[in-house]
This record gives sequence, structure tokens and C-alpha cells, in this order.
Amino acid sequence: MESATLTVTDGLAVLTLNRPQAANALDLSLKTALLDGVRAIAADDSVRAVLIRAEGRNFCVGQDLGEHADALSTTPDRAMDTVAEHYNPLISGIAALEVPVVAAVQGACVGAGLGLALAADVVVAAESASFATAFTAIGLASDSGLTRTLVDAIGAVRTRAFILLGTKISAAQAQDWGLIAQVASDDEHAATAEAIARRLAGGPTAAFAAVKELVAASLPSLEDALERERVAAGPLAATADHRGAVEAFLAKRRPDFTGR
Ligand SMILES: CCCCCCCCCCCCC[C@H](O)CC(=O)SCCNC(=O)CCNC(=O)[C@H](O)C(C)(C)COP(=O)(O)OP(=O)(O)OC[C@H]1O[C@@H](n2cnc3c(N)ncnc32)[C@H](O)[C@@H]1OP(=O)(O)O
Repeated sequence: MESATLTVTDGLAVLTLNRPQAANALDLSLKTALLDGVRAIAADDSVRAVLIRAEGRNFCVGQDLGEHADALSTTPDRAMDTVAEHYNPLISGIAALEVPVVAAVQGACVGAGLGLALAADVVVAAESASFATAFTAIGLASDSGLTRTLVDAIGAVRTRAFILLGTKISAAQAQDWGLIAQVASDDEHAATAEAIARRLAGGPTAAFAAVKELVAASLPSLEDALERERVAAGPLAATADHRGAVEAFLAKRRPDFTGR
């Protein structure tokens, strides 16, 4: 089964996360397939809008921690290379798309999954969806551009508390904070997101590109945030807190943080 699928019809590219059996956790196969999909979209002049969606109960629960635990034990010095090889080019690739990008979110949208959703221009969430960063729960700080996209959306004060406290918020709270554009019923969110994406695919594409360029130019650099996050991830991956927290998650027990 393909970890992600891409279809393009009538100018709308639909990129689907397809690991529902693993809550769309980002393993190497899914990260690679998403990167390939975004690059194919960027190279396809027929695409006028993008919908990013996911199969199953959860949009994306972030990095696959089983794969991460393996990497930490077998290739510890390279475990965080995936940030530079996959996460950063994926987020910057989505953000660099000149056409409008809609994300349809249901269930858990966590960690790099949240980064993926916030790289889109319009997020439509099912009312039962939830949003969390999860990084500090496993001894990490942030990545996937969230130290810029979250600050842009909800401000530095809320972002700091959101990440430090590892809060999980509802779709209604996310909309109230200005984190997402729209909430729809669980039954209607997928159709609502697709209808918005199809409307954008039939709209003034050049004007939409200008809107995205003008708004991006008014903000601090996403690339700089991604690079700072990448540099910060390496030392954290080497901490006993990070490794112990990943093992604890997989063993379904609470981590014991020692501060080292
Ligand atoms: C050469 C190749 C090398 C490859 C290198 C790989 C190393 C990668 C380096 C990492 C880089 C940094 C990573 C980056 O920061 C991005 C991140 O995303 S960090 C954050 C990662 N995500 C999490 O920590 C979330 C963990 N999950 C949760 O907090 C909760 O599961 C939830 C998402 C809030 C949902 O909670 P619930 O609804 O209660 O559901 P469950 O907890 O019972 O989960 C259901 C089921 O799914 C499994 N699962 C959930 N999340 C993950 C996950 N991230 N990875 C793997 N599996 C996950 C969970 O275990 C349950 O499984 P089951 O018990 O039902 O089998």
C-alpha cells in the first residue's frame, strides 16, 4: 500500500497521507512519498490548488516513534538527519507552492503533523479534531517550522506555553486562537475542505500567488526558523531525557525526566 497518494484532476492536486493503520505516523516511506508528491505538484503547471488530506481517524501523529527509537539505537548520530532530509524540505516545499493549499484535518494533528497542516494556507478541521505539539513530551523542542507558523498564528506568548506545557487543544479552541480557518462537523469536514479547494482551483491563480507572496514577505523567514530548529534538534536527540521519553512512550509508561 502506498504511504501517500497524489491525484490531479481539474487543476486540483489531492495529496493523501495513507498510513491510517499507524495514525499516519511519519515513517521514512511516508515522509519520502510526501516529499515526492510536493515536488511533483510544484513541477505540474496544471495544478491551481492543493488539498492535503489523510485516510483514517487521525490526520497525522508526527514522527513514527517506533522508527525513531530504532534510529536512535542503530544510527544515533544520524537519527536527526531526517529533519534536514525530510521535514525541512517538506515544510518549505509546501510553503513555497504558489497555488493555494488547503489541509483537511481530522482526529489527532500532532508534532510534525501540526507543522504539515500549518504549512497549508487554509486549515479546515473536523469538530472532534485535536491539535498538539508533543515535542517536549519526548524531550524535543520544536521543528517543522512551528516556531514560526505557530508564532505567526497565535503569538509568541501562546506558542511558548503551548509547546512548554504540551497542551492538546480542540478544533474550536484552535479556531478561537486563530490557528485554523474553519471548523466543520465530523461528517461534513472532508466535503467542506474539498469544496474550498475546488473553489480555489477555479479562481484567479495569479492573484492567489500574489496574496501568498505578499503575506510571506511580511513575515520572518520560515527557512531561518527551520534551520534554527534543525540545529537545536541534534543535541536534544542525544539527551537521556529524549531517549528515555521515546522508550517510555513505546512502553506505554510515563517518562522520568532527569533534566539531562
Ligand atoms: C535512515 C532512516 C532514519 C530514520 C530516522 C527516524 C528518526 C526521526 C528523528 C526525529 C526527528 C524529530 C521528530 C520531529 O520532532 C517530529 C515530531 O513529530 S515529534 C512528535 C512525535 N509525535 C508524538 O510524540 C505523538 C505521540 N502520540 C501521542 O501523544 C498520542 O498517541 C496522540 C497522538 C495524542 C493520540 O493519543 P490517543 O488518541 O490516546 O491514541 P494512542 O496514544 O492510544 O495512540 C493510538 C495508537 O497510535 C500509536 N501512535 C500514536 N502516536 C504515534 C507516533 N508518533 N509514533 C508511533 N505510534 C504512534 C500509539 O502507540 C497507539 O498504537 P497502539 O497501542 O494502538 O498499537
